[in-house]
Amino acid sequence: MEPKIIKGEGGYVLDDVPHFSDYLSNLPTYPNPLQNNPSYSVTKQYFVDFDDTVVQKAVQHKDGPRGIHFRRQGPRQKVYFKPDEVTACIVTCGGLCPGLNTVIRELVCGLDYMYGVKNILGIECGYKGFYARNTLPLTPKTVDSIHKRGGTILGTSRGGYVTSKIVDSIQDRGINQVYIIGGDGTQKGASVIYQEVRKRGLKVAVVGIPKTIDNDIPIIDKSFGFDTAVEEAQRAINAAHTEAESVENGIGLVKLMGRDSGFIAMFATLASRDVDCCLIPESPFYLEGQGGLYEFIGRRLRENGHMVIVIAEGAGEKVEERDPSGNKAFKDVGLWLSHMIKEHFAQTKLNITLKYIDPTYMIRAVPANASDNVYCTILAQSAIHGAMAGYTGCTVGPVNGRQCYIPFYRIIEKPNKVVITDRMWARLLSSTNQPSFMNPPKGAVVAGNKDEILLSKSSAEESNENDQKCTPSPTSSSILDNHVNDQHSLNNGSTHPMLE
Ligand SMILES: Nc1ncnc2c1ncn2[C@@H]1O[C@H](COP(=O)(O)OP(=O)(O)OP(=O)(O)O)[C@@H](O)[C@H]1O
Ligand SMILES: O=P(O)(O)OC[C@H]1O[C@](O)(CO)[C@@H](O)[C@@H]1O
Ligand SMILES: [Mg+2]
Repeated sequence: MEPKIIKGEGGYVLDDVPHFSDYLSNLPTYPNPLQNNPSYSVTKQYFVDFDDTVVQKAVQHKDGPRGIHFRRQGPRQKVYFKPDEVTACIVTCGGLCPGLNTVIRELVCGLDYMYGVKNILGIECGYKGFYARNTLPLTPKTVDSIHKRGGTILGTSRGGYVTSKIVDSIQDRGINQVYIIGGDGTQKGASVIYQEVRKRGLKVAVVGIPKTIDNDIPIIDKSFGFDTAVEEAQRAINAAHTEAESVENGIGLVKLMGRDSGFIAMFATLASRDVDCCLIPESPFYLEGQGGLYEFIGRRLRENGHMVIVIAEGAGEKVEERDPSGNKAFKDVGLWLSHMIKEHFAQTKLNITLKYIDPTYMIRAVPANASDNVYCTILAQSAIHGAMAGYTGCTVGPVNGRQCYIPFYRIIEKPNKVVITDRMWARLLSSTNQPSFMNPPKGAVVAGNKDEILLSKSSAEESNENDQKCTPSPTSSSILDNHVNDQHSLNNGSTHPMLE
């Protein structure tokens, strides 16, 4: 689908989202029922002006162009559905994330309480549920307390995506609003569903709600569940710290989620202050020699008598296999690192005790915290307002603290990653005072550098073998080149998504 770009004065660009009127003519419209709702009718500003948009980059130069904008979310005066005409469905896909049940709850309650929509179906077990399962009727009563539980009451899955079968099912069931909650893979699937719906000329709104505990979805400030995950990670870090400081030369090692993006590890480290070293996929690291991890561990133990290391699952990446959606599945980098550290210090006079904690699934399975619950409510209501107003082919999410409708293609074009040349990573390095690993000595094996394989096998013998395979040392700039990205969101000090 062609991007819908609208240009204005002073270098203003609106990266707009599709609307029914782009491909269906003469559709009837109706006054928004919220106009008669006592909660809303008193607040005239509650309705969003058609021309309201939100700038992507909050920091602007005096003479620079106004830049890219996204359409602001919110209720419109006109809607494209009568309440009793709507059959909405909700599906959750990909991995678990705190807040999934809250989004489901708020979609159901929002559709019913704001727009009088009663016909709402839950699709069970992700995309394949469209064609392989029955649907679950959802009402405000049945979802009333689900936000207090982790997981998703609908179930989820990876793989099983077949566009034609999914859209056939949408058509057969008379569904005309599809709310799709999931990560980057899910949003790619949603984009294809939207295209197929449009090709078939259906009046069906397809709206995505971005879910990713890893915070790897671009454009939006941050994803729901992320704050909860960072908070929950503190419990594991605290335990690692307690274990480490209770023994002589204690090391606590904690593995956190983050396949390609180290946001959870970075923010959990910054939040904790007990972490001495944070290792993320975006920042290759090395063990041996000057400026390496072993040297740093030795120094910290001599200075403090204990230390805590946080490592993201994708740090030092070595793909073991693929999951049913085609995502990378890693060997356990935490186990590998524990093993390497123990082996190394066994050959020195420093007698260490290392405790390894892997809390990953415990973190993912908890219910959302208070702030994420509020965020989930805003996302769900934004999605509903958009679909009712005839917008489609888009994801909702906060940009510079304001909720927007963002076209699918912008959400799926590339993942959000920590930029190690950006301020936030510098802040972390200043907070932990850990090595930057930017200047590996000649011959050092750099974990996470795509050209080298460090984590190929799990046994010490095999790892040693790899250590000896010394390839030319990458320069610090080549490490950087691999990882410089268009950073935004949590790294640019953007405002909080709650602002809306
Ligand atoms: N390129 C794609 N086109 C169509 N469907 C896709 C695509 N990538 C993934 N999907 C489907 O989207 C669903 C979820 O994808 P995936 O398992 O990658 O999780 P995700 O949404 O990225 O969430 P997570 O953050 O947990 O990884 C799966 O059913 C998968 O088959
Ligand atoms: O075991 P699963 O369900 O594939 O999930 C693991 C993956 O899910 C994520 O949490 C993303 O949802 C990644 O960090 C992790 O690699
Ligand atoms: Mg994903």
